[in-house]
Amino acid sequence: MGSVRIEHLHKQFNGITALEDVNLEIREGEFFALLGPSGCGKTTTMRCVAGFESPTSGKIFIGERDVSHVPANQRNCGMVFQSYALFPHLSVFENVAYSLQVRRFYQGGLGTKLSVLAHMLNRKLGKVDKEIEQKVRDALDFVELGHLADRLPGQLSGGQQQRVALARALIMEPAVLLMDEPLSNLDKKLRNSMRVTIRRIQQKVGITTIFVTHDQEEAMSMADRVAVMQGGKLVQVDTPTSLYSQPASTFVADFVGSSNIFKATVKESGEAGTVLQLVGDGIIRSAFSTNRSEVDVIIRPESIRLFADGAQADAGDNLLEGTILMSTYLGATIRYDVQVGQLQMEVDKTFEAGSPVLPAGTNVKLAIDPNVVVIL
Ligand SMILES: Nc1ncnc2c1ncn2[C@@H]1O[C@H](COP(=O)(O)OP(=O)(O)OP(=O)(O)O)[C@@H](O)[C@H]1O
Repeated sequence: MGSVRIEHLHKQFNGITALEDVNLEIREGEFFALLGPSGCGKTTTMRCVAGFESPTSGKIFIGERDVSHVPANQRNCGMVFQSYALFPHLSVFENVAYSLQVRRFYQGGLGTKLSVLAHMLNRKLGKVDKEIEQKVRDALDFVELGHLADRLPGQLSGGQQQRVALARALIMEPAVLLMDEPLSNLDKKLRNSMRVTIRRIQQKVGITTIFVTHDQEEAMSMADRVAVMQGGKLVQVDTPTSLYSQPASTFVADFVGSSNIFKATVKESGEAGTVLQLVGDGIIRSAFSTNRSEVDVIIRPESIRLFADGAQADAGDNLLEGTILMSTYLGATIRYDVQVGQLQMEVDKTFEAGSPVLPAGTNVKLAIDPNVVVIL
């Protein structure tokens, strides 16, 4: 098992800067997600760790070993790709056995080489090295595919193919598992169940894992920590809950979930919090303090309470009045777009069976706890 340390990593492609001063420390056994929009440098970071790209400058350590100039096949990284990259003409069993056989071939003496070759040539006769056979069976049982060992990849679902790819990576007992958008080819339902499967397997093996995705829900639901990237730089590295509740910038706030983001002028700020004049309209209080005069303010839609009846706001809450512009039924929640003075706010309310969805035009009150008014 290995931790991964990236120090001052820069990468340029023909004058294009793909990575700029990336510094990361990924702990042993951690499930770490690289998250960001297309082109932000996630895959390049992972390819530098794998050894498929050489850094323009900077260092990469796996455990205490400086692997910056070590060839990919000697870094002990397992890879799982979006495209599965299985051999279509080999069975599930043979796909998983293949890398072990190749390694034994290269590491062995002449006798071992001849024996591995004989086993590989005779695979149609079912002859496989006994030790390899046991390892493959164990790996397939681990990803719950033991019963499909004889199938070809084309006879499996996308999720099953990805589990074969995972077994093939894990059987090599790598120090680090690198996964590049492994769920992107799957439909939404399967993606959700594969998230659970991958996380469960990763925790069982305890392997350090770097997971590249552009899907914030995927990163936030699976990872111990997430690094958000923008334009080749890391913009925030944190736990999912901290990223969500304390985003470092409007970019992060927007990327990791829907937000109401407003510009505001600080009227006063101190230990008791801050009074803000929202640009557009209204005064609002935040529990946080700032020493700046112009700030961005974030309020998550689900942290606003909305009511049309005589319900009371809690003492100390900000209380705003508005009119519903649009109601959208989303299943578990209802999204209300509310006009508040010159501002528009999104409010998410949990759907309760029997309670009506309030129609457009309804006058409502919004109660906002100062603790959820985050100043950037
Ligand atoms: N081999 C290459 N040659 C030239 N430019 C490249 C090469 N690989 C990546 N880039 C550029 O480097 C930047 C980062 O690319 P990278 O693939 O790391 O982004 P990404 O965040 O993984 O995006 P995506 O989610 O679309 O895969 C992009 O501007 C990309 O065009």
